[in-house]
Amino acid sequence: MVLRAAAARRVRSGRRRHGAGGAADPRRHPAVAGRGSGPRAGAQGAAAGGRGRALMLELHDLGVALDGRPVLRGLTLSVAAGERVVIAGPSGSGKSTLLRAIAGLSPVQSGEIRLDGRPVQALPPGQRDVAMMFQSYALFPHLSVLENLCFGLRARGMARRDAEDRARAAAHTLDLTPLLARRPRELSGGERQRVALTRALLREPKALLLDEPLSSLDTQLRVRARAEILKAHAGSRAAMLLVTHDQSEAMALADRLGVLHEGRLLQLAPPRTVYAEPANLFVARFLGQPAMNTLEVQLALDGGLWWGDQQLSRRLSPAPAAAGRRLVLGLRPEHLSLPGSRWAQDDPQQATLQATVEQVEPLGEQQIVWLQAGGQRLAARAEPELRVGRGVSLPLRLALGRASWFDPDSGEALSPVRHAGPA
Ligand SMILES: Nc1ncnc2c1ncn2[C@@H]1O[C@H](COP(=O)(O)OP(=O)(O)OP(=O)(O)O)[C@@H](O)[C@H]1O
Repeated sequence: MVLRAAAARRVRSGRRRHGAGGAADPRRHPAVAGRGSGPRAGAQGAAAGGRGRALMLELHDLGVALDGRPVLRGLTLSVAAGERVVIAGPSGSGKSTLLRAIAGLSPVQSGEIRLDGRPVQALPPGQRDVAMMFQSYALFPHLSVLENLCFGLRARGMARRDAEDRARAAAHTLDLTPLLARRPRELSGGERQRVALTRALLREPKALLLDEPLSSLDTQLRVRARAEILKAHAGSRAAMLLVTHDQSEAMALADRLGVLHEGRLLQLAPPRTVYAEPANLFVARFLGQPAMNTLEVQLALDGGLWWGDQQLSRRLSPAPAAAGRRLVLGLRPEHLSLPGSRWAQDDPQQATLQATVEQVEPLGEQQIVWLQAGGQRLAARAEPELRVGRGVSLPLRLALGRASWFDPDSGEALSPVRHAGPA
């Protein structure tokens, strides 16, 4: 209990914490918990999204160690029927291990895994009713697409005719009909992905586990393949848990997005919430390209905000913390704006900082402008038409009202402190 409380404190969930364990009926999603109901909504123990939907997959305080080294630590999360939860994290954070543990392929040292309300830890992989799709897709090379699709159904005892009917119907939905007679080697990477996904869903699993499903596809195809995943999963009751290190994939596919770091789930909330209200500096820097700008600032006793010897604001309202303390100010590149930019944020707490343009990256639909200020590199986003000259010194506007604030020692996000009096 003590350990769990400590873990819950570490994974900040904002003003409102969602605890799966607190629900009167653990099979049901608490009425209000879920999508974006609070800042940094839901971290550890976050209940599934999808109001009122049955919880299909529940992990409680899961601990996995490999070769005596902890890989997953006290991981708690639940996924509702039909919900898509994406877990993003850097290489080695434990993403594949998480899926393998659920599928029964990695030993679990502590905690509990439930599928459709039933503990499954004692069951061998084949009896868990989960479908796992690997990076390699693992199609049988000597079987046709149709035979690959039928394989799982036949293995469960379905008659050939019925299995083929089911497979053909699913193939039709995902535009695979012209490919049914081909072997996997005669398919493109995208087609293989669709076959593997269709095969996984045909078994009507309780949980669909996808490990970096798009990693072998080129950039163009990835965008299309994302849509295919959404289409394939739409209407299915399977709880989908997808892991990736690709953040745009994570943002695009998730009903809720979790960030895993060193085996701990740092935050779990709708993607927009995780991006706009990161629970800590790790999440803030992990999501977003370029990453969030972070400045070490001081909140003076008179309420003024200082960065080194530059005063950014006379008084912030609400104050992000008690006066007199050091803070980390986090601003996304879109919250820094250049003179003349139409993309400037309309923010009543605008601050100005003199900065020098170091580099401009034209990306077509936008440009990223890298600047130097006070010995630090900052990134700003601007519309492609804005003329920005290298080496130019300019007043950079900071939308402080959109800022995130962090404790410089713990890295945890701070909730704003409201002033008692007028601002
Ligand atoms: N069979 C194993 N024995 C010992 N350690 C392992 C084993 N498999 C993985 N690990 C270690 O566990 C940690 C998590 O690995 P995992 O593959 O789950 O990470 P990941 O987030 O999926 O990484 P990637 O994005 O690179 O695939 C890593 O430090 C890895 O070296």
